[in-house]
Amino acid sequence: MSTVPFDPLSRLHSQPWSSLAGLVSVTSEAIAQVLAGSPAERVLDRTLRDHRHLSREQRQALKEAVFNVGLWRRRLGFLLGREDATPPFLLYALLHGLAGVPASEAAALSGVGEGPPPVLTPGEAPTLALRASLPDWLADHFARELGPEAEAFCAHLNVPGPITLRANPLRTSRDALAERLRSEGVSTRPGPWSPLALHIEGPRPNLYGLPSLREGLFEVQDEGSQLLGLVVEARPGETVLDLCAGAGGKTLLLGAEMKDSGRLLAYDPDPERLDRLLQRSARAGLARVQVLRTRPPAGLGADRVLVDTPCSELGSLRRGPDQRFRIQPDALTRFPPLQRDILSHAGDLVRPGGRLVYATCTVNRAENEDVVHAFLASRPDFQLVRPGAGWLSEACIRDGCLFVAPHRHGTDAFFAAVMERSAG
Ligand SMILES: C[S@@+](CC[C@H](N)C(=O)[O-])C[C@H]1O[C@@H](n2cnc3c(N)ncnc32)[C@H](O)[C@@H]1O
Repeated sequence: MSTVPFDPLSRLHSQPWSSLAGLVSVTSEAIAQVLAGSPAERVLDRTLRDHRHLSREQRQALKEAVFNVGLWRRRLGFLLGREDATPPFLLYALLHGLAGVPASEAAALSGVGEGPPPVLTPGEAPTLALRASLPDWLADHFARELGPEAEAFCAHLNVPGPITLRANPLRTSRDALAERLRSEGVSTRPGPWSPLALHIEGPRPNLYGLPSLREGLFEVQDEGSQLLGLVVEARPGETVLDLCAGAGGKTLLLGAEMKDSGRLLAYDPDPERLDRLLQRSARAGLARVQVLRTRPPAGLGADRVLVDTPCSELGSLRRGPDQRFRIQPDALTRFPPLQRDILSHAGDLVRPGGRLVYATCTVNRAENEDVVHAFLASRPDFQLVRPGAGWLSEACIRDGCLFVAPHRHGTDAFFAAVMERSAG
């Protein structure tokens, strides 16, 4: 990990803020909706649909204003000396206090009115919650979980993650995909952890317009999420169960690893997600995925079972700038009973000698290590094994489990425990 402190504000200095000129009421209205609890992504979509005449720079400036006031609201409240400031004042504090726009220009762009611009509190915010703009309970939680690394972790939650692709090995290789994308005008670089990962360089392209996507050459998938599928180490000809398959992010990877042979079973209680999984499988060239609409019965005897369990999702907070203010503190305690139940059931589905992978996208020992240790205590026939032996970097291992996080690996945060059932 670099010893140079990471500055999540530096990207704010290069945004086209002057393009906010003339957009005071549109911007204030959108920010007000986000502060009232509407997801920023949806507010922005709606606002841009209602104002189709905006230029590219105006759209970009509007997006940055809405996302960043949504994200930095607590730190902006500290700068203004009040938590209940109105959108124009919050935008002023963002532009002048965090993005370095001169006071008079920031005042005009944000619409704080005539007269002397607001005075901002000087100096550094005194708490992690204010510096990183997090609810107090969440900052306290990260401090407990990550100790001296909490500051760096939280700083990395405050910038958008990279756009990462996963090559579909059924259709191409990572190198061939990079070449193909270059011919389509998209520049990429290989990810350091997953052998299938390519990070997009430069501004976000319209991926959905690319023929290579329509041809199923890749999926959009965070590099850490790719690792969760890869540590299952599914092999051709095996019986593999994805027990919390959702719309198939990991199922598609498992199927490609199996070279579309053997039995790949996907269960999820949400039928719409399973429908999406089937559509995505067809595009990816997987003919053999079998969707299960009811919970698989004990005694299935699978070679490998992946449990990508529902969780508090604290590891992917950088994907939604305002998500942190919509999660409730009970997110920390709500999931373990369900997780224990799903993992206990999963243990009955693995054949002797088979492999069980328990995974989350959160940073919460109560949902990660504690669930795994309770399972191992109740099932002495299972043992923890090192994830990705022979191919996964030691830098991705913590206490015998996979743990990756934005400040260390540039990925969203993920946890996985790999367990094997004894053969006898
Ligand atoms: C983290 S998401 C899975 C994401 C998916 N594996 C992917 O890569 O796209 C967790 C999934 O667990 C499902 N789920 C909820 N309760 C469940 C249960 N009791 N048994 C199995 N899956 C469950 C949810 O519907 C959700 O799709």
